[in-house]
Amino acid sequence: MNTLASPRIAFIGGGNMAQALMTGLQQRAFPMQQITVIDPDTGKHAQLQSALGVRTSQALSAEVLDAEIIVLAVKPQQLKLVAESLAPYLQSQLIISVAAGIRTSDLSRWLNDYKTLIRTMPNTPAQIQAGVTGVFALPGVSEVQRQLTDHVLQAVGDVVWLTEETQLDAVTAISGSGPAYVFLLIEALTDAGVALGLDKSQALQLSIATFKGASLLAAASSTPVATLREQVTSKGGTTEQGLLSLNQHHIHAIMQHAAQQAANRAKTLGDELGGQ
Ligand SMILES: NC(=O)C1=CN([C@@H]2O[C@H](COP(=O)(O)OP(=O)(O)OC[C@H]3O[C@@H](n4cnc5c(N)ncnc54)[C@H](O)[C@@H]3O)[C@@H](O)[C@H]2O)C=CC1
Ligand SMILES: O=C(O)[C@@H]1CCC=N1
Repeated sequence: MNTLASPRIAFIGGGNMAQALMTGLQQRAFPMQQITVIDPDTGKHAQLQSALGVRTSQALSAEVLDAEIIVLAVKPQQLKLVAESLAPYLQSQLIISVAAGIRTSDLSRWLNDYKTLIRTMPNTPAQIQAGVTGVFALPGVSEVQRQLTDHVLQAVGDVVWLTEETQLDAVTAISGSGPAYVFLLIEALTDAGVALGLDKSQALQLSIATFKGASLLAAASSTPVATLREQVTSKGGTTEQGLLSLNQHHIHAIMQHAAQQAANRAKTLGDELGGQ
């Protein structure tokens, strides 16, 4: 088995983010029998096995942790306990954390000064290979392990390598939490459509198709996004009035404040939990 193409991966935590990553890998024909999920919630095991074809385990053991990559996908609040239980099993496995806020210095300490560590911030569109992941690696991570990480994460979307760990709090605020902002905007545009007399299902269809079409156009086009916006905006037309209202309600300031609050929370999560 070529380990660069299909490494053995142990996911500790089999919740929303782990499932999004695994679903994305499954759709790229990743050999799912190479994946083991360790999660004490045994209620999830049957569904993980049947839908994703992965192995499951209730608890850590040398056998389930015999993998090239161990992904830490528990809540930040659970990470210290999980890391301390994991430490005795570590030899040369690459640890990839997806936890918001938790710094590598703290995680490394909880792992008994283990340095083969990568901190990431993925997002849930990974499940349809439309994710984007920010990645920061400690110097102890080898070039081959960096390539392996890049290969696995590229399978589920874009990968952005960062040189400063602090940038991950910004990534968390923009693309980690970002899908939730977009879903909220879709809900809001749908409600606006209903208020204007459309059926709920029609309004939802129009809203989703609009976000999808505009995003795909922005991604596919070399034209600046601002120019794409101007191309929709006829002088004296309808869009001009809609944009005027959004600007009068300070749409830029709203987004700036939302992202700032999310980034602040990433930092305070790191401060509060990392100090343990
Ligand atoms: N949901 C999202 O969109 C994103 C989440 N993240 C990060 O991913 C991590 C997981 O978040 P979600 O998947 O949303 O949470 P979740 O609550 O859906 O999943 C966490 C899983 O961990 C399991 N768990 C609890 N204690 C455990 C233990 N001792 N050992 C093994 N498993 C244990 C739970 O049973 C649960 O299945 C968090 O650190 C979060 O910051 C990162 C990017 C995006
Ligand atoms: O809300 C959270 O804390 C996690 C991190 C980014 C998305 N979900």
